[in-house]
Amino acid sequence: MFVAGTDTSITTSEWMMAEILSHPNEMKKVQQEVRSVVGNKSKVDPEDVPKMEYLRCVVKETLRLHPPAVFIPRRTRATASGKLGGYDIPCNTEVLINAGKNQTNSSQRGLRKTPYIPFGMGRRGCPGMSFGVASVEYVMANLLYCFDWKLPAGETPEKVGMTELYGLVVSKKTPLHALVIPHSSSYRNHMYQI
Ligand code: HEM
Repeated sequence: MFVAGTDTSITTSEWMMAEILSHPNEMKKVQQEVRSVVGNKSKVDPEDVPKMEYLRCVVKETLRLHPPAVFIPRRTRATASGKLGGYDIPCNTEVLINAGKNQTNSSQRGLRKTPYIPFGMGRRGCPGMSFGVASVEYVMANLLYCFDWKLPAGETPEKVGMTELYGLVVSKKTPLHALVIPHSSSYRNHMYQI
């Protein structure tokens, strides 16, 4: 439960930051939205987040490209066997559905057939979906509101490492390095008060 609820959201936040650091235009667009919604407050309030539509799209796209729980386990029916993609699937067998491969299969994209299953599906689908999405959106909105993010000297957007490391969740193989610059004057005032 702890892994299901924490590692998934944290990993998604890290992938999202890696993606927007490697796509500076997207960083600008999503940050502008966050800052225009929040205005001059010292931090993002939870009720600001539903107004951030572009942020939601970026979170969704991150989950499409980098679903943290990539293998979805299912047991086939006790009595019915079948064929799938040329393979014989016996009855009463544990199979793993590769959510990541299905979501990014370019031969299916454009035909509107690509499944989107970062939270699994059906009765066994993730019960923490709404909470997971809300947590990532809230954390990312605050990080984008309070700070400007830059790559360290010598690193370029094209070179941000996107190699995956398979474990309980699929995380970034190389840690993300970024320079953090406090943004708003209201934020600085807030920090000095602590
Ligand atoms: C970005 C965040 C999250 C992602 C991508 C995610 C993804 C998933 C996936 C793919 C499954 C397997 C679903 C299936 O078999 O069809 C799952 C199961 C589960 N998740 Fe999440 N999850 C997230 C956040 C959370 C949170 C915040 C909680 C709880 C607070 C949570 C609790 C669970 C539990 C208990 C299961 C097992 C359900 C079962 O086996 O019946 N998840 N999650």
